[in-house]
Amino acid sequence: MFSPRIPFCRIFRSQLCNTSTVIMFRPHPSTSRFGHVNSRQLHQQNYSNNHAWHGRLLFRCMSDRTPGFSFFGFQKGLRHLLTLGRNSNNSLLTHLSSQRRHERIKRSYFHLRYLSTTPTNGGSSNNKSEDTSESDSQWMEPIDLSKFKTHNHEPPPISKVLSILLPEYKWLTFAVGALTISTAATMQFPNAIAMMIDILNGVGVEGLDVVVGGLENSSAVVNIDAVAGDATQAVPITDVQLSVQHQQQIQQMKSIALQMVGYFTVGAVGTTIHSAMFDSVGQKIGARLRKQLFTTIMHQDIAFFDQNRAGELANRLSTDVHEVAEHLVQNIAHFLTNLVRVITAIWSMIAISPLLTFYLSPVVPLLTGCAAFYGKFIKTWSKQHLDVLAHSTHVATERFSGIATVLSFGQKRKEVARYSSVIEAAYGYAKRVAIFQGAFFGSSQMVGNMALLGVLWVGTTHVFAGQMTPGQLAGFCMYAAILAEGVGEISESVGGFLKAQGSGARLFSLLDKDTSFDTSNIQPVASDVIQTQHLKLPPNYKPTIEFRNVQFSYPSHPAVPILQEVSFSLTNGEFLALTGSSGSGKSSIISLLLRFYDPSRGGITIDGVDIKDLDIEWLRSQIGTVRQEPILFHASVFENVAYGKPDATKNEVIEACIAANAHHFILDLPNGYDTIVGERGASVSGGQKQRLSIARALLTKPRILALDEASSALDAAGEQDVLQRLRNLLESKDNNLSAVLFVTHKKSVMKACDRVLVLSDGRIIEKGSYDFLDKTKGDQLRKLMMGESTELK
Ligand SMILES: Nc1ncnc2c1ncn2[C@@H]1O[C@H](COP(=O)(O)OP(=O)(O)OP(=O)(O)O)[C@@H](O)[C@H]1O
Repeated sequence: MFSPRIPFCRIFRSQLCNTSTVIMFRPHPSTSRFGHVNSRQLHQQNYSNNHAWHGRLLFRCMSDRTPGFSFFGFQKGLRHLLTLGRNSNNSLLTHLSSQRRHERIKRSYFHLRYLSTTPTNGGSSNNKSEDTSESDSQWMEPIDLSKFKTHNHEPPPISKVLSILLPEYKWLTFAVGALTISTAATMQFPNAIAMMIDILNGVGVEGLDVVVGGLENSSAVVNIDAVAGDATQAVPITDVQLSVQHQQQIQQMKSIALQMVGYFTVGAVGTTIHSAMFDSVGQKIGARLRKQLFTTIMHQDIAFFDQNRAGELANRLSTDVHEVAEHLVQNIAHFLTNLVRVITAIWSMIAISPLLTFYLSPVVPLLTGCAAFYGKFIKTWSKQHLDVLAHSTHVATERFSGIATVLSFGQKRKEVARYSSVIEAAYGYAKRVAIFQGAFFGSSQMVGNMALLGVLWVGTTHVFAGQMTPGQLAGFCMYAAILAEGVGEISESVGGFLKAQGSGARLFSLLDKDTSFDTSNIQPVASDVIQTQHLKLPPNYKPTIEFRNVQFSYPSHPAVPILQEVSFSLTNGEFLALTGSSGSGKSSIISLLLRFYDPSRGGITIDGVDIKDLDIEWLRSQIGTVRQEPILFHASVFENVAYGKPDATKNEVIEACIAANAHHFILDLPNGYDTIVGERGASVSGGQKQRLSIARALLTKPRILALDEASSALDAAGEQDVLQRLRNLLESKDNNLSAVLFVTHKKSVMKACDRVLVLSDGRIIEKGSYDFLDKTKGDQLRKLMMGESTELK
């Protein structure tokens, strides 16, 4: 059912899981290099919103909302009213009953569709695979809803939720116009039925007021007083009179039928227009919100991604937007349809009998009260439901991407159980919503049914008293049923709207996020011009990097010092190695250089300019990076290498691959540069991934290269080859490259560097050339090397 979202979710998760790669290589922030999101494909669910009448009015008063009528004999009573004069309306009731079945199926479909996002208990046990056998139940952790932390975001104000409709106001206005016309037109149906009943009963037919027992029995014809109980005034009529009256009745029926054809045509055209428009506007709003949200997320600081998990964000983008966009537009359409129906019904009821209308009036506040009570809970639980669903998406995404680890540690069953327990928790919230919803529907149905029964009772006495005709009573009952149903559905729409408001809590909090790193409007500055804001250094700047007394803690753990008083410089033409024990802060230095984070104290400069003053995208474009865990996207080798320079020519890509010692192995791949490397580069080896990542970094022709254990998976010959090529690039006049920063544990790499800095607990404790440190004062380095003797050659 949700299949159209799959490619979109994959793209999004792939981009989010690899945010640092995306940020470093600066493709357009709001789109993926590997495919733009097609709004139509994103959200093609067919949620029909067709509330047109199409002759279902009468059935509605006995339908799923009001099955009690059968119990109370309402259906029988109404049929009796319709057949007071003749038995000709049974086929109408049969038709209406089939409509009712259709509506029930449709309603059940909607409920199922809603609940389909929350698999039931049977979900896991239905899986026939060996790892989901009966014993799985033993693995199921007890479900504790409290252990799922839900976000504490306040639901956005209604005005804010409605503001997402604003850009579509023209289409919406048009759709609302079509909706009003079609609803008002189809609302003429009960009126027509009432008139037809009265015509059949002779009301308004000259010389004949009421025909009892059918036209074939002319001796039984009486006037209206006879119906009221005074049979003594019955006047026999002749066959000729009867024939004339019969003709008159047929004429009147024809004219009503013709009018109704007109109304139905208008109704059908209006329904086609508003239904298509509301649906497509809902889709359009969903697509717009997704693009907006993706753009906002892509503009966040990397610390945001430390705190928000990729799977969860992907879920916000798919499910939350779906809930908000669909519910909002669907409920507004639903609300307006029912509002028009309610107003028309009240108007018609007053026209038929102001007294009966007055008796019915307390029902409206009662139903509204029910709705307010229901809405309060539904808002909270639907938000919690979405939070837990988002968590479940995160669990699934993480486990799928780490499937090798899951399998190698034999944790399949445990993971199934973990996911099941999260899904059970989501189901727990959905169940609460469903139970409450059921209670609301039940109570409002009871109130509506009882009120209608009362109307029928009082109305019948009015008919007997001659204060109204049977047709008028039938019409009144139908309008009353529409009113009761309309009020119930308005409450339901309000409940749905509150649900959308609840679902929007997290979505709007994300949309409201600052996009402080948005540099899309920055114009390149002319060379030699240094601006104070969004600065780009002139092309001939000296790529000397200086860390001055840098102190740093990660925003997620501000009390844990990661770097302390770190000072060093990376000068033009230098190979510099950073080494040290695991966790000493080497990768953090690269993160600071790329401004993924800012130091808490001290500063970092390039050519004497604080990097905080530099245009962040320009800064990153100057530093080619290969991360410790190189990330490749599910795309061809060519596209992966060209990620940071999408307009690169084939020759440029090949040149970069030769420099990274990757060209030969690429040619051996099944489709060479067109080979798809699989999600996260699953179909190439670790060393090949590293070489492709180095090629990707070199292709952008950076001034500075920062390689974080980029050769750890290369063999000795391959590594030497890469080091030599880098040295050649550094010395070449045709290349931009001016300095290389290596984070490494390898002696071979350190030996190839001009200087080595040894880090321990976030401090630089030794510095100098490898030989100098090794032979003289490099105690820490020697200890480190001894501890990692397997890497020594
Ligand atoms: N995003 C993060 N949020 C919070 N703490 C982090 C984050 N990244 C790293 N750390 C912590 O910062 C410290 C330094 O990490 P860093 O990755 O810089 O070490 P490293 O020297 O590169 O280690 P290794 O050689 O194992 O790669 C570690 O204690 C680590 O747990």
